[in-house]
Amino acid sequence: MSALLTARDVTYFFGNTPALRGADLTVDAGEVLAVLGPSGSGKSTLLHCAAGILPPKTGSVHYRGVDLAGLDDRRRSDLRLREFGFVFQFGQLIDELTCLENVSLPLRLLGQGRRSADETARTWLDRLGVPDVAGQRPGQVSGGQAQRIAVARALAHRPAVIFADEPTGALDSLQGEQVMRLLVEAVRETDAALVLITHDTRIAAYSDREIVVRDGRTSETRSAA
Ligand SMILES: Nc1ncnc2c1ncn2[C@@H]1O[C@H](COP(=O)(O)OP(=O)(O)OP(=O)(O)O)[C@@H](O)[C@H]1O
Repeated sequence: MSALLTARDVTYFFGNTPALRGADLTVDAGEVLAVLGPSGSGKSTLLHCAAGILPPKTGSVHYRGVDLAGLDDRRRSDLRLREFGFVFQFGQLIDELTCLENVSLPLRLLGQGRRSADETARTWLDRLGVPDVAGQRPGQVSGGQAQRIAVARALAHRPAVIFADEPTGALDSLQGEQVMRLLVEAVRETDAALVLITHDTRIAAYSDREIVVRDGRTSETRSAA
């Protein structure tokens, strides 16, 4: 059986500077993959290539057997919206919207009516332990609450793959562990895959498998037992 998502021998350059020099990444449904490595080694670039945000210079990315290079921009965006969820280090919530609207936005973009999207969004805010912030704007909530909202937003449309780039990097260790626990629980329950970039080996311990990126190349360090 082929993996849900496979990036193979991917290279990427920013101008003349190589960021990836033949990197591989595979993740299966329901699997939590940690991506470790020093600063500047290419972790975020690999995530962006695997998620169809950046086009690899050479190499390939397949999602459910489909080569992303064969899709035009509109189809790739559509696939990202439907199938993928994203959590970044600093929530990247939309300040003009309430927290509830931030979570319901992807559902609305996917065509759900307001009432049903809001209902789903509320359920996720509840699950993430932040029901009280629904009507507030992101600027009025704490960093830990903002990350919980970002996790709710990433999961509410039940994507098949969640890409998380240092999702707890801006939180203290207690908040970070709580957010990670909630994220992994939700991923396991929805049978999504999680690609998780982290510097923190305690956070990586939540994963089933680890890869390390060094100088734009990947190696596997810890496999599932
Ligand atoms: N927008 C950009 N323009 C030019 N160079 C970039 C850009 N983004 C990343 N790079 C370079 O590409 C290389 C890989 O960067 P990347 O952000 O993927 O590393 P990283 O492992 O995620 O780093 P960090 O852990 O610090 O986030 C680095 O040399 C970086 O300086």
